[in-house]
Amino acid sequence: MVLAKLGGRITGTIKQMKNATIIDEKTLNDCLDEITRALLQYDVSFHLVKEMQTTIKKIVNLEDLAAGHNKRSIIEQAIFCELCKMLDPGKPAFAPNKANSSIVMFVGLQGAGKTTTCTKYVYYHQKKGYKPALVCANTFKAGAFDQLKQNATKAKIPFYGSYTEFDPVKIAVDGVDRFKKENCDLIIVDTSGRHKQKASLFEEMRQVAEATGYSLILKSSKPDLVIFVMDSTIGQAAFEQAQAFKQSVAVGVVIITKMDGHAKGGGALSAVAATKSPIIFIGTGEHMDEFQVFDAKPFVCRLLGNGDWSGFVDKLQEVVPKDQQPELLEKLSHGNFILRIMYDQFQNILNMGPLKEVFSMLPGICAEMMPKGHEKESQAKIKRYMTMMDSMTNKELESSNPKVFNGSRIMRIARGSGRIVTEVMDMLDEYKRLATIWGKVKGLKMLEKGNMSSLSRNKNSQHLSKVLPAQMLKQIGSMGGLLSLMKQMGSGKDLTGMFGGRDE
Ligand SMILES: Nc1nc2c(ncn2[C@@H]2O[C@H](COP(=O)(O)OP(=O)(O)OP(=O)(O)O)[C@@H](O)[C@H]2O)c(=O)[nH]1
Repeated sequence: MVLAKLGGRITGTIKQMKNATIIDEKTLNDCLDEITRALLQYDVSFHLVKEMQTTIKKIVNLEDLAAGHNKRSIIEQAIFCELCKMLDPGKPAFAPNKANSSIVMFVGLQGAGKTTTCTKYVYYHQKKGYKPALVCANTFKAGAFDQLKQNATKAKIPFYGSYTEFDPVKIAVDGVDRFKKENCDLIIVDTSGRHKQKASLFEEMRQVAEATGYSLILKSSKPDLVIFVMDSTIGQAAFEQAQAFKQSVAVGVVIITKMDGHAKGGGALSAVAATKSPIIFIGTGEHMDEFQVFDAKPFVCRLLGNGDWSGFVDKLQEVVPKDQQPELLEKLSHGNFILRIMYDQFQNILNMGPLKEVFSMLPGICAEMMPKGHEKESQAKIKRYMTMMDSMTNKELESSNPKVFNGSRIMRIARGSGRIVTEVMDMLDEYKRLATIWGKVKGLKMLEKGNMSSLSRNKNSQHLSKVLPAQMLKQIGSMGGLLSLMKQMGSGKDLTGMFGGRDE
């Protein structure tokens, strides 16, 4: 994902600031200017970036900070929190309720990915036990109904549409009523793509929104949720476009698509500010399962190279067969990140398609090693690394100390694998990089003893403890481990330990 590069730039800037001998006004300004430049280059809207800079300066008032304060950590936390704030409007997202049939309407620009995303959304909820259905109220695009029909059939989801009726309002009403009678608890209405300039299409969208909710059966005047689908390639125009939608219908949440491509992505983030609505999912490919739950804090953690454990546990449950989950977690939670673990992970990445997504949530893996669009090169690199590791002794593979690899060992490994010495050194550097990041994440477990009073986090962890298989829970470290994991993701304050830093 291109945003990973933005993360890399921000992380690099923070690192530079942390390595500065003194932290003064100039160091802070240099750091913020560089982050501003990076965000603007990645198409985040100008006024958002400016606001972020002003707020950070207000929070980090260097003059008022008494000696002894860890200024580096305070700056780092402020940057983290402001990035989260940019992505999280602080408004809870609507969750469909199985007890009452929920009607969800998808809107967005032409080609943003609405129809594809409708199916992904429905497929996701179907796996969570909902009884969903799809209604195609897109009469503008030729072939729209066929596209939805094809997607729905593939996912075994009931659908409704018409080849002969051209009034989207009528189709929406008929479809909603029909699925309501069939006791579907999540009814999705796909609408025509709008172009901001086309006022007539906006008017039509308003009418569909009113009509879907106004069916005789529902007796309400609007859909339960309007999802605005935004293409991440849209660039700086995102803010204005999103605002135009928000002014026409009550956008409740945002889904960003095509986060797998080469788009800068930052523009789409501006959609959050324009609609004051949270992003709930991101689309990461054309396939049904290339869809990830979005949560601002873990996302920013991941963007800054610190891994997304909560997303990881979720995804692991979804894609790894139950009997393989405990073994995988056992390896991942192993005390030392030995070379053999790196080898096994590389093997998993190469062998098991969906696991790629799981590993992309782990710090350091995939985002840097396997950027989308460069899969072939990345796979070749991983295979090269594995060939070199094949020439290592068991003792070397079990070691977590890179110092054991002196000159003669490196030469032996290079000769044995038919590679050159610098390539072996490259591979060992990669190992050191991953081991350092993993060390940081594991270090978070130390926070377990800290104050952890948030009721909601407790509730969430209790929920997780129920849905996770018992053996897997054991591997995470039972409730304590879970609480710890959730705590790591739960508050900016808790990230102090994660970021470390020296005291002034
Ligand atoms: N790479 C990638 N492609 C996507 C993603 N989501 C959708 N697409 C592709 O984007 C193109 C447009 O998707 P549609 O779902 O037809 O878009 P739409 O918004 O319904 O289009 P209109 O009805 O014309 O407004 C298709 O080729 C999809 O396969 C995604 O997350 N990643």
